[in-house]
Amino acid sequence: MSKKIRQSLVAGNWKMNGSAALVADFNEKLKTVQCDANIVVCSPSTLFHHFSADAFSLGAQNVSHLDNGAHTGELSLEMIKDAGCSYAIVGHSERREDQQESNDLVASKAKKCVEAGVTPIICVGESLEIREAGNVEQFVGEQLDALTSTLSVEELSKSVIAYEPIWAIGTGKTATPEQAQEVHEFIRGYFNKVDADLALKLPILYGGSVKPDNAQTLFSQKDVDGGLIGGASLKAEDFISICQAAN
Ligand SMILES: O=C(CO)COP(=O)(O)O
Repeated sequence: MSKKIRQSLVAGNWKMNGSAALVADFNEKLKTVQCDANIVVCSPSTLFHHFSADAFSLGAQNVSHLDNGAHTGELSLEMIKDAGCSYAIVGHSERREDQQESNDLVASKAKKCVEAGVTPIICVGESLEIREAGNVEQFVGEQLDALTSTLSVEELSKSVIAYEPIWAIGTGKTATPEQAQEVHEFIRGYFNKVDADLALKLPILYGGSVKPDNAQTLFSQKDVDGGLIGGASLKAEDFISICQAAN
């Protein structure tokens, strides 16, 4: 399988961090960035309107699966699109845990994104407990089952998968390149059983303590097409060097 067939992508997930001042810094510093990878910044929604850069795309960190109406605190696809987003993270492990988002809900959000012309970055990944019990493939496989039973092959081909082992998120404990590759290969193999062309073209990102000094070895793995970056996406210089590692 050739990797070049897939466009690499690096997305920053600012989580509940950031300010208008940080956006201004990103607007300035990313303006002239030279990079082959597509770059996405997923900021808090309060900041969307402060972005002005053309060098990267904007993404939401979550979106509702509902259209509109009496759902206090939720944001619809139309709203995030109106605010300039062309991507949305769905099913981040922090939301799966904090908001009890189920595999089925995540799948319906992803489908809704594709229908609206927004690219979902769909997060999957296991806890340390599941890894130590040797159940990674079963657990991630079930997360993927919900996607393949809800989205068509065509819809999946307009999606991005992010493998984020929960034990590596914000812990400084990165998966080794071999551990990342092993699960990425499993994910690609899973989609290969659904549709070979889909599997060949589907971008699969790695997330979990990616830093400027480990990005390149992770991104050079055969089935790793870029990254979903948390902490290190909050400093423009670090984020730029991670984006450039995906060239
Ligand atoms: O959760 C993540 C991105 O969505 C990863 O976070 P860290 O890069 O801070 O480990």
